[in-house]
Formats: sequence, structure tokens, C-alpha cells
Amino acid sequence: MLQALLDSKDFLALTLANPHTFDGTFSFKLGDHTQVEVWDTGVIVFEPVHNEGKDIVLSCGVHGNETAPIELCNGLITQLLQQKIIAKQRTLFLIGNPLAINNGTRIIDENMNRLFSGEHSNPPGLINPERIRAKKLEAYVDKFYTSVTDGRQRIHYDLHTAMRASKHEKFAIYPYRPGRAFSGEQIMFLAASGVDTVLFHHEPTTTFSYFSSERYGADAFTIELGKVYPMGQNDMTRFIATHEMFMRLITAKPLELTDFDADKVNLYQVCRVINKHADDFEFTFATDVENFRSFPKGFVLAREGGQDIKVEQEFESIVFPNAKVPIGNRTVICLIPAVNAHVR
Ligand SMILES: O=C(O)CCC(=O)N[C@@H](CCC(=O)O)C(=O)O
Ligand SMILES: [Zn+2]
Repeated sequence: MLQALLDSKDFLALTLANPHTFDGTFSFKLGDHTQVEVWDTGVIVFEPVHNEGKDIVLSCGVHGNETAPIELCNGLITQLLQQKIIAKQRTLFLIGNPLAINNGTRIIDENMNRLFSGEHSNPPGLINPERIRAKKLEAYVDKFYTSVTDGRQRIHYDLHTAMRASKHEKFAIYPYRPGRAFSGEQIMFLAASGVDTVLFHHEPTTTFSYFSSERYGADAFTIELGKVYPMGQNDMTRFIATHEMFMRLITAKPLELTDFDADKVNLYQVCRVINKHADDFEFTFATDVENFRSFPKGFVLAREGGQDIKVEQEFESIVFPNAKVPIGNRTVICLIPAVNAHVR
């Protein structure tokens, strides 16, 4: 019955019509080339009969109001279902938070992108829609990566859009990966996809991309594809390069990447993350200040509990400032240029 609904080839519509879960799983074949498995609402796997050795996860809608990546992924899913393109790599699509997408909001109860690496069960017994879903998403990623032999390349692009405009419209967060060099090839893939700016994170986090990177050794990134707009109001022409490169990746077409060149991208190092400790936390700058705005040493960025929080480095650029987060959460990421990043 659910499978019949997919006759329209619109997996997002099927997902949003069943936002909690599907009653069972189903699978079917596309021609003689691809097995399709639907593991849950928003969870679809394309399993080529012959694949080229990459296991690719594309996730979107972990934040329900970040719609451009959802439209982008659904477009790719539809093209695959219509056999307009044929997967040559194993590919798992995850539509993260269908309840929040239906609600048109970032979250229902809690920020899902702070609930990975087991944080969904901390403290035990605290249950909400995001905790339930984050735990399931972890299990689907685990099943996808571990159901095949080792030695394959694991990739996870967790796609988002940002609340504010950014000096660099599209950028990626490279999760902390001690002991593993950053991949120049991945950075050039991102650049070819229109994502010309990368932030190297400096510590473990509880984000989805860190989970796949740390637990499965995946080349994983949180990717910000621009500013957030309501469903249907995205200018999809801004994603032509991203769509093209994701399509080439999935279909194993030549990526035609140039060698890593630090001059072709903007590389930043996270120097610190400022967390919220009190309800009176406030930024000194206007709400429309864009991501990557740089402030000089000594500038008072924020105030909290009667204390000034000042810029410590010569200059620091700010990303994702948000004073309205729960106590204990990140209010802003501060960046300096990355000069000595170990890229290979
Ligand atoms: O625009 C904003 O303030 C937030 C956009 C967003 O959702 N960003 C991700 C980044 C995750 C990471 O640091 O890897 C998030 O906050 O979850
Ligand atoms: Zn997001």
C-alpha cells in the first residue's frame, strides 16, 4: 500500500504523509540494476547491483525549516526512482525530522543536531520526538555502513541552511578528527559543489556529521547551502553545482576535481565555541550581522551574568550566533584563518 504511494515517485510526500514512522518496510527493484529499500519514513536506500565502492549518506531536514536541502535530496530521489539517473554507488537518503518539516519549524522539542553519539539517551528516560528519531537515524547509518565489507569509502553529507546570510554563502563544517588528516580531495569536491569555505572544528560535538566521522571513519561534513527559506521559496538555480556534483558522485561519473589548492578555498579554524550559562546571555551586535563577520581583539561580543565576553585573538569571525538557545548549548562559533591545517 505504501509502495503504491511511491508510484508518484515523490518520496518526500510519502514521508510527510507518514511523519512518525512507516508501518513496516518495503523494497522493490528498478530495472535490473538497483534494489530500493525503504527502511522507515524518510529513509530510503539505493543499492546498485554492481557498485563502485562508495557508501554515501545524504541527510537533510534534521532541522525542519531548512528546506532547500530537502528539496535538493527529494529531487535526486525522484530522478533515481524515475530511472532518469542510475545509482552506481550505494546511497542512503535520510529526511531527518519529518514532524518538524510538517510543522515548518527548526525543532519540535529539542535541537536534533545535538543528540547524536548517544546523546539522545542522556539522561536516560527523557523522551521526545527528536530523541526517538536521532536514535533511529544512528541505527540506520550503522546498518548502512556495516552491512557491507570493510575497506569501502564512507561519505556523509548532512545538509543544512543557515538562519542568517553569510559572507560565504555555502560552507561546510569539518568535524574534529584527531589523528586523521583532512581530505584535500573532499575539500575540492565541496568547492566544485559550490561550497568554497570549510571550517575545521577543534573538539568533539554531538552533531550528526561528527557521529559518522568518529564512529565510522566517514568523510563527513555538516554543509550549509545558503540561507533558510520556507518550502517552495528556494531559488533552486543556486544549487545547480551542488546537484550536479552529488549526481556525479552517486552515478560514479568522473568528478574532474583539481588538486587541492588552499588558495581556491576559504579555510577557517574554530578557535572557540561560546556556550550559554545564564538566561541573560546577549550579543552586542545586531541580529542581521552576517555569518563570518570579523571583530577585532577586545571587542565585546556578548554579555552574560554581568560579564563581558570579548574577542581574544587578533580578529575572530563569528558563525551561527544565536542567543536564544537553551542553557548549556552553543551560542556562537568563533573562527580564525586556518594556516596550518593538516590537509592531505
Ligand atoms: O544558522 C544557524 O544558526 C544554524 C544552522 C545549523 O543548523 N547549523 C548546524 C551546524 C552543525 C555543526 O556545527 O556541525 C547546527 O547548528 O546544528
Ligand atoms: Zn541546520
